[in-house]
Amino acid sequence: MSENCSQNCNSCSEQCSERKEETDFSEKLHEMSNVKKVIGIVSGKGGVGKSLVTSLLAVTMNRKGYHTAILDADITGPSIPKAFGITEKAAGDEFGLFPATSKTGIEIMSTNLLLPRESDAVIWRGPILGGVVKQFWSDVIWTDIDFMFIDMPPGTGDVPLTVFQSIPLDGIIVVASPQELVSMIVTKAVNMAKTMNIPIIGLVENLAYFKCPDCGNTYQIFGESSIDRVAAQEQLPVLAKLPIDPQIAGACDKGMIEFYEGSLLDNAAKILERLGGNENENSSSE
Ligand SMILES: Nc1ncnc2c1ncn2[C@@H]1O[C@H](COP(=O)(O)OP(=O)(O)OP(=O)(O)O)[C@@H](O)[C@H]1O
Repeated sequence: MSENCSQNCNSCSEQCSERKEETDFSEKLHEMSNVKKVIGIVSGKGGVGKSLVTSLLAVTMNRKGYHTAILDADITGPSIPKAFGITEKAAGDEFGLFPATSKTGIEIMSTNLLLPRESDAVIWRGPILGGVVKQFWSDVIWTDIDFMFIDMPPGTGDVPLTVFQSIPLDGIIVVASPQELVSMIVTKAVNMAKTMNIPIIGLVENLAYFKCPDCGNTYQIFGESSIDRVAAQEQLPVLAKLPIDPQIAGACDKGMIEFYEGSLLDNAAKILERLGGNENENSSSE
């Protein structure tokens, strides 16, 4: 046994004599659901635009004609329904729960659809939070989804770990601000995915720059970009560098993110289409 043994064989690749049979934490998709590709959107810390990138990816793929869904796994800080202007509550029947459908047809499930009031705080402990995410996978009826995007809770704690172990992710996209990129936070998120053997599709830098509408000059408000260096170091593609754009913030605040005009994530969409490719028939559903 290694002297650094963490007693967790699932996150260790050592073939030592003490190795125990691996536990299968995977959760079964609802039998009436069909989800082809599942992409997790992660960030090292909160507030860097993970929900925004999740929303824009779903919108971009939806515009390209794919049936898309968002599973909002950010249980304690759900911001997806607000960005899409969804105020209705989730409905269900004896078979399961139904996601809400956005104005342009994106299917969404979030704790905000279950709480009596949007402003209610979610005061649940880790295992309950993880349980809710699993139920969003196993108890919700997701009909013919080409791409599901999971807005992960920030960081590398208990709930992201539960998602990594219980939902069959086809890949993750890491979102970071320029400030995070100079710290170890991104590397930690990348390393967590690597440890769990989850493919990393690429990096998105949010809040990368601001283009002044008056003079046209570009300012790197949160510091000089280091995404190219970090991407080279981790051998990952850069999917996008997103500007600070008041129209984005306005669209989120007004629940109109679907109508934000822009093609900021077209490069990411091309990579996702390739990921879908002919493998689309190999559903990740059960
Ligand atoms: N590029 C941007 N330009 C303008 N506003 C932005 C941009 N990115 C994010 N915002 C705004 O910043 C706020 C936080 O973004 P978002 O909710 O996507 O972050 P997050 O990483 O998901 O945070 P948390 O993990 O805490 O939920 C939102 O109000 C969003 O509209």
